[in-house]
Amino acid sequence: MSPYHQLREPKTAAVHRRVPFLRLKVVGEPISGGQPKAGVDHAPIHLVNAGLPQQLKEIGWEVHFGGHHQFEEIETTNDPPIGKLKRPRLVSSVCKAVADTVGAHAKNGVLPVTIGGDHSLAMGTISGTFSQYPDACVIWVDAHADINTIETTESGNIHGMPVSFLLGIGTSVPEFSWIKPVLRPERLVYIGLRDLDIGEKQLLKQHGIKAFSMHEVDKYGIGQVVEKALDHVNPGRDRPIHLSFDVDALDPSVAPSTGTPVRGGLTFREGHYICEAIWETGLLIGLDIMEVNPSLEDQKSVEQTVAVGCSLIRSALGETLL
Ligand SMILES: NC(=[NH2+])NCCC[C@H](N)C(=O)O
Ligand SMILES: [Mn+2]
Ligand SMILES: [Mn+2]
Repeated sequence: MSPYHQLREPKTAAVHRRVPFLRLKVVGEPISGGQPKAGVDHAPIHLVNAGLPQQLKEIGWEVHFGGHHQFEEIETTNDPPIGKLKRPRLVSSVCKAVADTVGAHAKNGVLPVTIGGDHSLAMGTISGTFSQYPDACVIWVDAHADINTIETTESGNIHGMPVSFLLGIGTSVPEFSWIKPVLRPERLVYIGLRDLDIGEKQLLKQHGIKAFSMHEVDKYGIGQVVEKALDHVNPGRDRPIHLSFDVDALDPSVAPSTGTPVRGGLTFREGHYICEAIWETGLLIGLDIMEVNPSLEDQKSVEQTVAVGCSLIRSALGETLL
């Protein structure tokens, strides 16, 4: 029995059963480096202060809170752009550290939950989980495809690029050469897309990457979309699943405090349904909740977005409605 099959089992607190470990990895300061707006690095502490560890204990998880990761040793003053890429050395070294930590957790049978921070972090989290589960697939829930290459990026913000690094497409950047192309195009599926750059649309076509945009969510309903998405990346329902969830997939009325909001997004229930359905597969081996930015919008919006971040995590980790 592989570790992820053990992980799915007990969510009751029964002492005699093997209680799965949950390592909440809280990342620190420089993790806003993949995008321009300050504050996204403070999301983890907000979710923790909102009671996330206790909430997860209540649904049967043993929670290890990794603490705020410190990256002071990373030189941030001398980090000129590479091509258009902004803060490349900083983002690369943070992601490398995250990859090592997440990889070690995966190896120890711990389910790594990473709270971002900006979505460039997924280069680290997915590199980490795939080091232990090379046959895994990725479900990427987002308004954006985050697949820009050094050639296609218009903004130069690396949070719009992690998928291209994981697929190994575009001209390689030596500073990111530690990232192995662990992800195959057919093992990736998107849900929630609605704001792609022209170059990104071409890349999706060129590499035959499956995507369910908001158009398909409207057309088929979220239940069918998740089923079809799983049929594509996981037809035998036997591959480990890494879920990378950008809160901007949700409609801005549901998750307002995020750096790149796009109207016309997932409802509260649609977002939670995705998490619940993936939990039900019993195959979840890695979870990212990214792009909560507690410095954006008013206090009510921040509290709402932080609360949604917590409840998405609970849904992905087995909380049921009944
Ligand atoms: N993780 C995100 N919120 N990404 C937004 C990316 C937006 C745009 N496509 C860019 O490359 O800059
Ligand atoms: Mn996004
Ligand atoms: Mn994203």
